[in-house]
Order: sequence, then structure tokens, then C-alpha cells
Amino acid sequence: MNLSILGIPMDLGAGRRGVDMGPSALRNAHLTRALRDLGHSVTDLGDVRVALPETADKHSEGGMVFLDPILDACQGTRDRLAALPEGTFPLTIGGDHSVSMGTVTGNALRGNPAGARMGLIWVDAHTDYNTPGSSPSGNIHGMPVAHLTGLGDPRLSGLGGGWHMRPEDIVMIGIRSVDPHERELLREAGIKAYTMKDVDQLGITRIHEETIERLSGTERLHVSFDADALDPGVCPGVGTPVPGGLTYREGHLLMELLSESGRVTSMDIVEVNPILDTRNQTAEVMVGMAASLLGQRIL
Ligand SMILES: NC(=[NH2+])NCCC[C@H](N)C(=O)O
Ligand SMILES: [Mn+2]
Repeated sequence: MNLSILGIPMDLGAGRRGVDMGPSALRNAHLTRALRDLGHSVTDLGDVRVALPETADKHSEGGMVFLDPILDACQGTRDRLAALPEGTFPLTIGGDHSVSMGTVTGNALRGNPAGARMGLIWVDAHTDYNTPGSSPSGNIHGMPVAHLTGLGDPRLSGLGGGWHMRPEDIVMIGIRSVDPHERELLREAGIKAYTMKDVDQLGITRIHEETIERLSGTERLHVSFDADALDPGVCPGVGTPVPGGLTYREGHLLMELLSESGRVTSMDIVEVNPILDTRNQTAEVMVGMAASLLGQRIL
């Protein structure tokens, strides 16, 4: 497969610094080599331009911190991804989770100005379904999914140029932290979310089967993998850790099964924070997750 790696070194959407170094940490953990060893042809496209928090306009507007520079970075990401040749598999490396507003729209718009029907598998501790009105923090990394479905601020929800995700095409896995008003928005939208309780009860195999069945009508399938979906013992280098996450093997099994489904067309790795990490462990684990999604097997 032709893989394109694109970095988005942005921490403007998160409440603490450091995930802007996520792309470096992942490259340092030999991301390219791991994927080449699987037989893929890998091109590293470098990084999207992102403003520095020290010099960017922080003024928080309508409950959104760093709106303007985040919008810029998401537009840059979207345009870069939309212009890639069809048939390439983009692997986008963040960066805080607000980058996904740019990655998902860019991947939907590639070769299709109206936007393809896209399935979204959101692997995360959080649902990231806040709007500026519901967010307790104002941090935009808690808001990308809501904007992808057309809620919230029109500048962010307009990144798809009229294209939006259908709520029924979204499946969340690993969930264990939802804000009070966010919960109501998720219910109203009817988004399918497998909490950690569901993971415990049903197991990853069943969840994977139901997910693929549910998203069978979509043309493309994007996996957005937030490192904080995994347990903080496995991925300590994240800014918003929540106990009781996916085990190392649950993460790999999900990626292995999704790989075998043959349906996934793009992926994000986000929220890797080397400042908070232990000897780059989190980046190394996440490189392993990408490798499993892209064909690595034990035997
Ligand atoms: N991608 C993330 N790490 N999101 C964390 C979001 C935390 C919280 N729900 C908020 O809106 O601020
Ligand atoms: Mn997230």
C-alpha cells in the first residue's frame, strides 16, 4: 500500500502543553521503518504549519480557546489531505484531537468535492462531542466530533464546505469520560458509543463485528485513535488520562481485526504527549497500534 504520513504539531486545542511534540515522538519511535517493514511504500510529507501558542492569538471567543490558529491548521490539514492521490492511505499524526476536524474532512473530500460517505471509528476515553456552549473547558480538542456532525461554531463545522458526518456513521470505542451536557448532545444525535463497560461485557471481537456491520454502507472508513483510549499504565504520556482504559492487547486486537476487515482507508494517531511520557513509551505503543492496523501480525 502507498502510505502518506502527515504531521500536525499542534497543542492549541489541549489544556496543557506538549502534544505539539507528538509527531516528533512518533517519528522517533521509528514509525516509517515499522510501516516499511510491513512492505508498504511510505512517504513522510512532513508537517502542516501550526502557529505557536506563545505568539498565536489566544483570545477565547464564545467558549473556544485559540479558535483562529486551530481553524488555520485544520484548513491546512484538510487541503493537504484532499489533494493527495486517491488510493493512498493517509496516516496523520497529531497533535491534539482537534486536528481530526481537518483530517476527517480532508479524507472525505479527496477526489470528491461534495464529500464521500465516511465512517468514523473514534477510539478514545472521551467522546469529544462538546460544543462551545457545552464545553466545561473551552478546549477545542473536546469538540471535534460535534463539529464534524455540523453542531457548534459555523467556522469549525464549515471545514467540510457543507459536507458533514452522519451521526449514524460514527462509532466510539473505549469511552469512560463524558461531560454532563455532552451526554445529552450525544443522546440527541444518536451516536453509538461503546463504553469501557461494553468493552468489559462484550469484548473487542463482538464490538468490532457490530461496528463493521453498522458502517457497512459507508464508502470510506477513518480510524481516529487517541492515545488516551488505552489505559494510562500503557500510555502514560497523555494530557487527559482517565483510569480503566483499553489494555495493550485490546488495542492491538481492535487494530488487527479492523485490518482484517480490509475496510479502513485512513487513520489518525493523536494526543501523544512526550513531556508527560516515560521514555517515549506512549509513542512506541502507538506506532505498534498503527502497525497492527496496517497488517502486522504475530505469526
Ligand atoms: N481529545 C481529548 N483528550 N479530549 C479531552 C476532552 C476533555 C473534556 N471533555 C473537555 O471537553 O475539555
Ligand atoms: Mn480525543
